[in-house]
Amino acid sequence: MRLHKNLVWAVIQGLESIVNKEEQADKAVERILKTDKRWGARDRGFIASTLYEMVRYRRLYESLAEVKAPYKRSDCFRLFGVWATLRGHALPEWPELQGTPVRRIKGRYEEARKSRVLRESFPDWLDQRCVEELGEKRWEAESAALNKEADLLLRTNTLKGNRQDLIALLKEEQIEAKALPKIAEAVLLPKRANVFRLNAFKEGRFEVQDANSQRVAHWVNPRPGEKVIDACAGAGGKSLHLAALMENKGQLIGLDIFPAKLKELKRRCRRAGVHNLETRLLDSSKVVKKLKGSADKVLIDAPCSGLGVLKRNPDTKWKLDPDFLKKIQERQQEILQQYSSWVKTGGELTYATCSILPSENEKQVELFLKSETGKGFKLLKQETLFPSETGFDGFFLAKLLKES
Ligand SMILES: C[S@@+](CC[C@H](N)C(=O)[O-])C[C@H]1O[C@@H](n2cnc3c(N)ncnc32)[C@H](O)[C@@H]1O
Repeated sequence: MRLHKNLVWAVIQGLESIVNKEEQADKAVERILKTDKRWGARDRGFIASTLYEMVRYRRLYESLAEVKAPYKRSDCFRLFGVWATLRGHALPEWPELQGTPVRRIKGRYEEARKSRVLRESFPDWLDQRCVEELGEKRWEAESAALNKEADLLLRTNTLKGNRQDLIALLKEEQIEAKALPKIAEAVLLPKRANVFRLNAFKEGRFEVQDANSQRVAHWVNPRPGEKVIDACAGAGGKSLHLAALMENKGQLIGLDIFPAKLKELKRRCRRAGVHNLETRLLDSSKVVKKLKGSADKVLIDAPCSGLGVLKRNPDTKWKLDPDFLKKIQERQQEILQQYSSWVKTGGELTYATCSILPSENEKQVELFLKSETGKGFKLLKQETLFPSETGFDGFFLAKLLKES
């Protein structure tokens, strides 16, 4: 494939913004793709996948290009030279790429591959932490799986139609789509497509949502007519799914500490035809008290390290630090302690994270069950969905029954 200058320029700009200005990778890609309407699907695909790959393998590429952040413009081209060399592209004769030491890059790559922290590009502290918690063999598999490009998955909004109808609608738009056998609403798109431009999206017939993320609402298993609380609803990826499983019947309450996220959730509800969801801002202890002992099902989709979703947000690797991890784990326990009070006797609590670290998952559940608040609860089941085994994002799920 020929490398086009304007596409490479877009990649370089994105890289500068993600690394030097700490713009979130998905936001940077979205912003850059809007800058030129003439770019077709292949061009857009090239920009997005190249940028993601350069962020994913940032440590490896920095070591081979012998550059360090923050990047100068010339550093970005050196990094791009490494990417192109490893990908087997013939380097264009642009002045910016003159002098790229192709043979040296290849030689150094053979050496670098022997070290996981370089090959899979993780900071030393995070690699060590993952080995300590998951063991060498498991982390070897997960570190590689987390560097794979994320598949594009849709969740059929069953409030607006069934999965076969959605697949037929996509076919009319020349988009290949496959039903995933094990997840009732999931549709896999083998080839990338800009699905947000489709009428089916504007009409709320589907959401873009990872397959393992779609398992969360099924674990909660809400029934039409029940009272269900989504404690950390954010912009509502899981809430919308819960509402669909409830067939819009019963009461669904979505809470978060950020008003902007709840506003976005309401907007998404309108598009999805969700009528049984009410949002509440968690801005005082009164809001927490008022819901005590009231819910049949509570979902805590807790804030976490995001280690399970590195495929989607590879820049997280470079933003995490040990102090953040410690603080987020304290917050997870506080959240469990507080919001578990909303479950009524005989009701269920689902604790979920998009992390694969036991210290954010099983250990949090264990700590909760040993605490005074956790005494009335019984663990029904728990599972870590590993990217290396499932091919999708990493998630943890635990279901607890409130017995007394
Ligand atoms: C993993 S995200 C949830 C994603 C969301 N459930 C979805 O499916 O799109 C965690 C959410 O918890 C929220 N959060 C952080 N601290 C919180 C707290 N103390 N109480 C409630 N929500 C909190 C964050 O704002 C964030 O939206």
